[in-house]
Amino acid sequence: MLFSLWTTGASLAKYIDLTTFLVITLLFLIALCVISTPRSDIPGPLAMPFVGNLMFFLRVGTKQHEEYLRLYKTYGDIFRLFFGNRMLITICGYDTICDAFVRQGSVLSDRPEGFFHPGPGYEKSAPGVLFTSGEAWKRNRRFAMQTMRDIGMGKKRMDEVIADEASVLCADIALSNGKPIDNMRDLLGMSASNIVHYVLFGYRCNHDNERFLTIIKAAETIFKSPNLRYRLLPKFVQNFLGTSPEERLRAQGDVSNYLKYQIEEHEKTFDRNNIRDLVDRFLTTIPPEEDSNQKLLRMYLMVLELFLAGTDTTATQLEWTILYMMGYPKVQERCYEEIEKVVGLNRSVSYSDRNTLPFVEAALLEVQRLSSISMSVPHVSAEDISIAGYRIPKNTMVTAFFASVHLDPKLYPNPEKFQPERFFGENYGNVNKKEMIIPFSVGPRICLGETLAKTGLFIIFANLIQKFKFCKASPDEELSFDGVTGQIRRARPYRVRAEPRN
Ligand code: HEM
Repeated sequence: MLFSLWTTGASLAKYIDLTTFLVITLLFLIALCVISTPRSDIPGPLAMPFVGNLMFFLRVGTKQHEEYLRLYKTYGDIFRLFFGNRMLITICGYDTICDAFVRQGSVLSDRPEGFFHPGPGYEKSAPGVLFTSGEAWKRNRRFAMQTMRDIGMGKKRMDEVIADEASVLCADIALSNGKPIDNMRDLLGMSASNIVHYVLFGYRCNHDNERFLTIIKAAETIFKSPNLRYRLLPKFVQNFLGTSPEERLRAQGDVSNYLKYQIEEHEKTFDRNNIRDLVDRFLTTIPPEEDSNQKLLRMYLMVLELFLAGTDTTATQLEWTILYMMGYPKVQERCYEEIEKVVGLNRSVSYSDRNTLPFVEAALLEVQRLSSISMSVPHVSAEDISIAGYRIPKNTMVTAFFASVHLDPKLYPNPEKFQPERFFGENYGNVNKKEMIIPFSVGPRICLGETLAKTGLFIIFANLIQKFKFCKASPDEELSFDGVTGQIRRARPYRVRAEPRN
């Protein structure tokens, strides 16, 4: 193309003088830039020809949360960014997000295509939930939800499984003997992963199980990679912003090897009348004569997605929770006193205690509000729709920025302050406005693991607080509440001391 422009230009130059040629070339280039500058009525930062808001993404790096807050303050409830000439709309504010994802949820619940690459060799795998659209998404979502519900009511209730996991975690933490713990993140990660592991594979793993540690690391690698929407950027930019695509694919390979191992193990003991977990449930739907590679392809995406979506998220939320407890010792003390008074110290805290522990619930909500670990995964409009007074053409990507709700001063006065009391009105005991804390999103695409995650957060947090006082590793250590945003917003690594309460 450039060559033919050049040769055309060269032959033109025979007939016109150099100045005229340069002026025509310049005008041509200007016209090209004007034509290829993406534009829209929807406000947003200046987009450049061809590359859109590439400079914005290069500049933002892992400070995405802070930059989105700035864009929200500048443009209000709706703004757009361009990946090349592809537009991504971000919506903010409780009413606008509910209008788009709930009221118009039936036409705004598809996912953009080509967002997630399942890895070489897996192109033909059956669809999953997280990145799937249409009927396949509805069917798979129902299948996963039903399975989770059945397993949660099986021989051992899910809250009991989580309570067991919490006691293993407490035992691990106790081994530190009140000395600084460097790997709190890993400890929390293993517990969060074990909860999902139980749903998928029917049992928990010991924390020193090599295979288990490999898939936890793999999930972490995938989650540390640049936010999925960056997949729309050129490869070299993705490399610059976080984990390289090669690393991510290697990690996905580790998860798929593990799944293959699980399928083989499950087949040895499979009993149609005793469905233990999601893999068993899958096996009931697959002809037994299929070989294990075909079976793997049928389950691969759904299992991978559930594992990815369910582990690092919960671990990250717990990590923020411990950080805030260290930073706000009075809040931690009040949680402890409430647990001591209501539950006592002779038995563990169970999920059925939650209605009698309003301050613990409020403290957890306040951490979720301030940490705002997630944005929605992008949705795509199946028809032309209207959001915040703007026409959104069919096939446009729309994502929701939940921190805009959580930090809205109209909903939460002095939003940057950590004050669990803000959830109580006149009557202490009633936790108000909790429906406006929406880290799990809203509408038909709401997090499929919301109940599991909330149960896990409550049981693990309450039991940790009952058994330990979390303090800074040393009194002069500075705590940072700035996050690092990849797929989700993680806390900066920290050290902590866990002093046993008795
Ligand atoms: C603190 C923990 C968690 C948070 C903050 C969280 C948050 C989210 C968010 C924001 C979405 C995207 C919603 C949207 O696009 O509008 C999502 C989707 C999803 N989450 Fe979670 N999640 C958590 C834990 C879990 C757990 C434990 C599981 C399952 C085992 C899980 C499974 C999923 C799945 C499968 C989806 C895709 C749903 C769909 O596309 O229909 N999540 N989650």
